[in-house]
Amino acid sequence: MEVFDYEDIQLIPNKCIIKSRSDADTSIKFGPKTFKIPVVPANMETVINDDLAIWLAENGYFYIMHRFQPEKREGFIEMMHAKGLFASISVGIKDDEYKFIDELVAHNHKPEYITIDVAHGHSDFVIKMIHYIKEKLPDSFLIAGNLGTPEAVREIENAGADATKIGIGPGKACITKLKTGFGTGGWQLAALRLCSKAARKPMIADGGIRFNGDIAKSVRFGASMVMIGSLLAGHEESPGSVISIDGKKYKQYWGSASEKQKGAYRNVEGRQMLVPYRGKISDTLFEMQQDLQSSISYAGGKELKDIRTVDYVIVKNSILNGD
Ligand SMILES: NC(=O)C1=CN([C@@H]2O[C@H](COP(=O)(O)OP(=O)(O)OC[C@H]3O[C@@H](n4cnc5c(N)ncnc54)[C@H](OP(=O)(O)O)[C@@H]3O)[C@@H](O)[C@H]2O)C=CC1
Ligand SMILES: Nc1nc2c(ncn2[C@@H]2O[C@H](COP(=O)(O)O)[C@@H](O)[C@H]2O)c(=O)[nH]1
Repeated sequence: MEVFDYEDIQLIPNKCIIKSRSDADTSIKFGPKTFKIPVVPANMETVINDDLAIWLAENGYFYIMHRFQPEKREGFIEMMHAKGLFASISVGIKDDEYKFIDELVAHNHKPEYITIDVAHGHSDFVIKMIHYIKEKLPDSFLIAGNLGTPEAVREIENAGADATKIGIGPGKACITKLKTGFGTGGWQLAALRLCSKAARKPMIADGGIRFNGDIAKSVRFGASMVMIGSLLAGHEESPGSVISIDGKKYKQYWGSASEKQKGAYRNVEGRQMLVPYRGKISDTLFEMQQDLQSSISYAGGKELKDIRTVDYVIVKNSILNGD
């Protein structure tokens, strides 16, 4: 088995066939809608909130609202629909979540996208929730995760999920690999490649994105969408206020399984940290789009799918060589 991560891979260019990078099409159809770029901010409390979800949906970007204020989720769906926008929410797998799904059905608040968001998605309890949601809300596009093996992808797809989310432990705020010894941390890109051999439905690569070029690498190894936490948590529009230390600006970022998120030191697999303040999120997303357009041109193509077939080399820890 080839084992590598984002920093170990370089994609090999093909002859360019477009006159300008602006001719490259970065759009992606994911579920019922098409988005400008294959990027989704992580469904974490320090990355997404109502205002940002509205802005993203209005501006052609995908989003997934987090599940950490469960009582607000139905109102959120109603509010997004009242604005003519799509609703995309997260659920867990505990007993109360079944009641929540029943309430959505009873009140006809049907989100366009639902994500089952648990640490270890290859589980009979996730499969039970997939069956329940597919029975009660068959028109919602159902994403399930997180997974890290081809067996898991096969089983979760067969259970009825419309897409899977791949990545156990590669996140910046993650301590799963340290606390449990398990995961795809350190070989996330190779794990994505393995999962793509089994996948018959779209995959979201989740965690470990440190540079914009990692988005193109994720697409090369099978991702339809790339979930990003730390790199998108430091913006003006990100939840929380700006913190200044020694003249430098930061924002808070914490793991969804951190003590801070859970309010108790129980099954903690995440930590909290500061990430550098990065200004407006629109500028970062636009730069990601421009860099992806450039990636498509280096791939010798015109659209995102053309990145999928490029050759690559494994050059261990190559990313900062030459800088
Ligand atoms: N992508 C990643 O690598 C990781 C992401 N996270 C994120 O942290 C948040 C909290 O996750 P999670 O703890 O799953 O949420 P929950 O607290 O909702 O736990 C999910 C359910 O599964 C049960 N469970 C059994 N085994 C496991 C296991 N190994 N890991 C997790 N749950 C298990 C839990 O019971 P009980 O609590 O009693 O065990 C609980 O009932 C989520 O947003 C998740 O995405 C967390 C860790 C890793
Ligand atoms: N192991 C843990 N993983 C976590 C936790 N909270 C979130 N996450 C995962 O990280 C990604 C974001 O990764 P990044 O590298 O872009 O910062 C996120 O989407 C989750 O899958 C956690 O507490 N523990």
